[in-house]
Amino acid sequence: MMRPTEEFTAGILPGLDLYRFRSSGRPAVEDPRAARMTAAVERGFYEAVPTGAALDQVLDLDAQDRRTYVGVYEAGVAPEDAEPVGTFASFSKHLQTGAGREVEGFLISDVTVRSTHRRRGILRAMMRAELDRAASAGFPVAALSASEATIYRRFGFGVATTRRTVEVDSGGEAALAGPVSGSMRLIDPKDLRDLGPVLYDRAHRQSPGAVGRTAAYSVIETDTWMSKNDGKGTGVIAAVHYDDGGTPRGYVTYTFTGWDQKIPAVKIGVLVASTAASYRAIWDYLLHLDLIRKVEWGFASDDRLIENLLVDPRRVKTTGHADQLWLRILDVPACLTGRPYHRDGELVLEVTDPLGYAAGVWRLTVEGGAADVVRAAVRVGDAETEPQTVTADLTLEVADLSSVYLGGVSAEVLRQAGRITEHRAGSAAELTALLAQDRPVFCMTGF
Ligand SMILES: CC(=O)SCCNC(=O)CCNC(=O)[C@H](O)C(C)(C)COP(=O)(O)OP(=O)(O)OC[C@H]1O[C@@H](n2cnc3c(N)ncnc32)[C@H](O)[C@@H]1OP(=O)(O)O
Repeated sequence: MMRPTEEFTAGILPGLDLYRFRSSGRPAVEDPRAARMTAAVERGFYEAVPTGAALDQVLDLDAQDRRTYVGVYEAGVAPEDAEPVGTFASFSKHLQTGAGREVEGFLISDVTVRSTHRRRGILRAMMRAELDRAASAGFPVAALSASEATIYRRFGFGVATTRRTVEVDSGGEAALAGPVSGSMRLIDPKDLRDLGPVLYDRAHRQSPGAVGRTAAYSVIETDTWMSKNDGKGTGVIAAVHYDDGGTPRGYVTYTFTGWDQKIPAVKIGVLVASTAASYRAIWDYLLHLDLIRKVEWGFASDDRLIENLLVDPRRVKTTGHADQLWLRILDVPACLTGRPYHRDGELVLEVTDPLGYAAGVWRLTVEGGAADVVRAAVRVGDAETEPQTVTADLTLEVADLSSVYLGGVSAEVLRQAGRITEHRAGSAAELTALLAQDRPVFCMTGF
């Protein structure tokens, strides 16, 4: 796949230039352009701007992800000398599409526009430039997690996975419904440096919707984030689950929320389980911590797995709900052929796309678990000049195709919501069934 290169576009908007460059991983003193980019991103999210070793760590992590930065600058300034007024980062990670299959995702992050320059089209200019680049480089799909739910649909993104915040009452005897096996061992969080990525890799391959983790996790779960307490740690506790044969299968990091809280609680940071037994054992451990009466987690799946773990499902309270992974299909055939299917079927989909990449009438034929996707001829004007006239079963926007693509969102639900138009009765339900996965669709990371 083609890789990004350094570029400059003068006058991307009146009075504004665009620079694109690859993160170097060099310290700030050697790479002031990247340092100023990082500062602008942090300011854009109202965060303190890191300096010194904390800034160098961010630059290093960005380089590990092989991030490409895009900055929009006041015309004529050099990116070494001034902060950009618009920021945008992209990098490539695998997106799991089910049954161990994956496609390469164009991941987007760090999108900000300076408060003095908002609503002049800077985001639109950066997004268009970068989606064009991703599409021509052959990325089948772009992905992001959004700060606000009303920004990205206009660019063709739809919500493909969700997550929720839960509080689990662990007071008294919180019994698990299923068997618990193996053992838990406390470790120094730093010892997750090697083990964490291995177990995450195993877990994420089983989860349609999971994306490769950013390098930031290597400092989050090891509690070595320099921006927090100079990397000396913030009290993260780490425990690893070993199966009965002594093989590590999962881990959890958590923090105690403090004795000043009315109900003593721990908050989960990262929970990774590569087997169902490991997930159960980790929850059994958390629910039986002495003195602790509540377990909080902001990254729980929506499938009621936690409720079903417990004899008493009412111990689980959902306190928040959020869209997590937003997808934007750029290449319809590559996406639809790049995932597994568990039944046969055929549907003709008319896809509309405000930016054009996915627009067309597509015939999706699934046989024996494999899809064939061809652009179908459409009736344009005189039928005699169009030998093959095709009537679509469904018309849908690319944002909605992107939502239903992994099977975590039902096309039938989107039809009922008035987002998908059915031309043949029952075809939205057929699409739902065709795209169904054998496992819950969930993205277990943020980026
Ligand atoms: C993947 C991520 O990084 S998510 C993080 C996004 N960043 C943030 O939330 C940080 C704070 N916000 C910002 O920095 C800016 O407001 C941004 C980046 C969200 C928008 O940047 P702008 O340059 O103002 O957007 P731009 O002028 O290009 O607007 C493009 C379109 O999006 C719309 N839009 C922009 N911001 C928002 C918003 N916050 N909510 C809803 N719509 C929005 C505009 O109305 C415009 O619509 P239209 O062209 O369809 O009429």
